[in-house]
Amino acid sequence: MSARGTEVASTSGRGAPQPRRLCRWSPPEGGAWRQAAPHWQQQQQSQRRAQRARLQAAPSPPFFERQELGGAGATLDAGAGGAAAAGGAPATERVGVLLLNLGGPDSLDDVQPFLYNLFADPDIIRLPPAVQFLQPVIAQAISTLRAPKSREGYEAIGGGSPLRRITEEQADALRDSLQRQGIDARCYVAMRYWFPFTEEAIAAVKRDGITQLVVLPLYPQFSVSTSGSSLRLLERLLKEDPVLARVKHVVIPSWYARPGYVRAMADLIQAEVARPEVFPEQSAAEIFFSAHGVPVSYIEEGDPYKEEMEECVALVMAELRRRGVANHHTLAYQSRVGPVEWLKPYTDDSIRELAKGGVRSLLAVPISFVSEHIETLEEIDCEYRELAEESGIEHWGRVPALNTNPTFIDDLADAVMEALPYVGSLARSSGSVGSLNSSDSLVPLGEVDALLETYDRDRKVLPPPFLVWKWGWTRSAETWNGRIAMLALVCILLLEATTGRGVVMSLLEVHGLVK
Ligand SMILES: C=CC1=C(C)c2cc3[nH]c(cc4nc(cc5[nH]c(cc1n2)c(C)c5CCC(=O)O)C(CCC(=O)O)=C4C)c(C)c3C=C
Ligand SMILES: [Fe+2]
Repeated sequence: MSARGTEVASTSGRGAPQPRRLCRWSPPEGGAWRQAAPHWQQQQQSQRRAQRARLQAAPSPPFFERQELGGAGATLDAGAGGAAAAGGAPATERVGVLLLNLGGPDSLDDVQPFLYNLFADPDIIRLPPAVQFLQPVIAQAISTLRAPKSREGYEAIGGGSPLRRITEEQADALRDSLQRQGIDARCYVAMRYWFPFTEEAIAAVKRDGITQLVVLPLYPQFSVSTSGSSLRLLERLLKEDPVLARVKHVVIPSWYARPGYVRAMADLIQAEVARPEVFPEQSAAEIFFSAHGVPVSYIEEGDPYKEEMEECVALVMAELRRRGVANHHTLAYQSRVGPVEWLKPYTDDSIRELAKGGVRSLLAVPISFVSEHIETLEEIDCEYRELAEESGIEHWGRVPALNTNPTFIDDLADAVMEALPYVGSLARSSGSVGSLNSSDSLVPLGEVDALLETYDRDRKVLPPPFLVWKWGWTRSAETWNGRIAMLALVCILLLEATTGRGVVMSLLEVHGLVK
């Protein structure tokens, strides 16, 4: 982060500190939705750090040699390296790549149920154990309250999220890139909160008889709230089904340090900053990395997201410096939600502070996500751009998301090929996960169980997915779920109002919904 970047954490800019659309719930100063980590949590945190250090120190399996993979067609000859690393895997394997992503509403009607799924995830709204049973009720209430504003955002970008289309295009491009390198793999899209759900993708993996599965979250940096949440769901699905339980897999948990990804990001930034019609004076443009935020409590509990993000930005900037692009840069965090403290500096505060400090040219770089989505197309392109202009920024540019950028896709294909020899071999080989190359990522290559044990050990209980999956998200199910949840909410509020304070009441008070 630049020196300037570290100075913009102040929340005292002109006007309200929160972005105007996403953050209607402004966090109270030092907001305490979740208390600072108590002693036992700090202990757990240091245990987790020690465990991570042990994992990264674990001896790496031998490096994969590409020429040992043979054959096109629906099967992969695991070859000497692959078979050895896989601990005696059969000679022919069916390879699958499971791309994990968040998902987004396809239409305006999908917005509320999509938000429900998101807020029902205990990795997104983390309640104290005693009140976790309230999660569906709270999810219903928050999704209902947020839906109208959220719908406006999706309406502004064409009536739905482009995430499914782009992720499917990425899957096709990845399949083609692997094919060019002699690997015949099927690529599946597994969304966490909307169609095609992870359950559908996993059903297809089973149907296609995949024997070796490379799990690739489409998040460059690991966070418990994104990759961690998807892995937790995956863990349950793999365990539940005896056929799937036999599918050997490996997870590439984060890949922000891969050379192809870093190069592709640097290419996009270099091209954008060199557009004279946008930036008449190229060297004056501030390269402004805007990452999706997470609550600070996640980081305090061991989420490597912030560390990985900072390292990622440093790597991209180092690549740009090598190319002679010497512009100043800043890293800030956007899209905060709810009444807790999120990673700082906040993007809106940073924009104001930079403008106040005399910056007149700003190049926004979305860094935590590889597809265009509501937070690039609406939040950055509309809200932050408007804020920047109001604050005195005269020249504004935005780097496009990677989408199907060939350098990026080929690098993902390389990551898959490098991971293949470790499919099914990691947990058994060292009694723990190994590290393909610890300098590539703070989170070592691993298997779902082992990664969750390290990064998400305390939250093993998932909300019942039947609301959207087993019973299907039908109109009547939605209506009845809503009615039941609202009735429960009213009962709880009445109970709390007569007996004193409680979690729901406190939450609603903080949101200003009740006095
Ligand atoms: C690295 C990326 C992301 C992190 C980390 C992340 C954490 C996180 N998100 C929310 C709440 C919301 N996220 C929403 C949409 C959304 N989030 C991401 C990525 C990350 N989220 C993406 C790509 C999208 C957009 C999907 C699309 O439809 O295009 C939303 C809904 C949008 C809205 O209402 O504004 C919410 C809400 C939390 C609370 C959180 C960490 C705890
Ligand atoms: Fe999000």
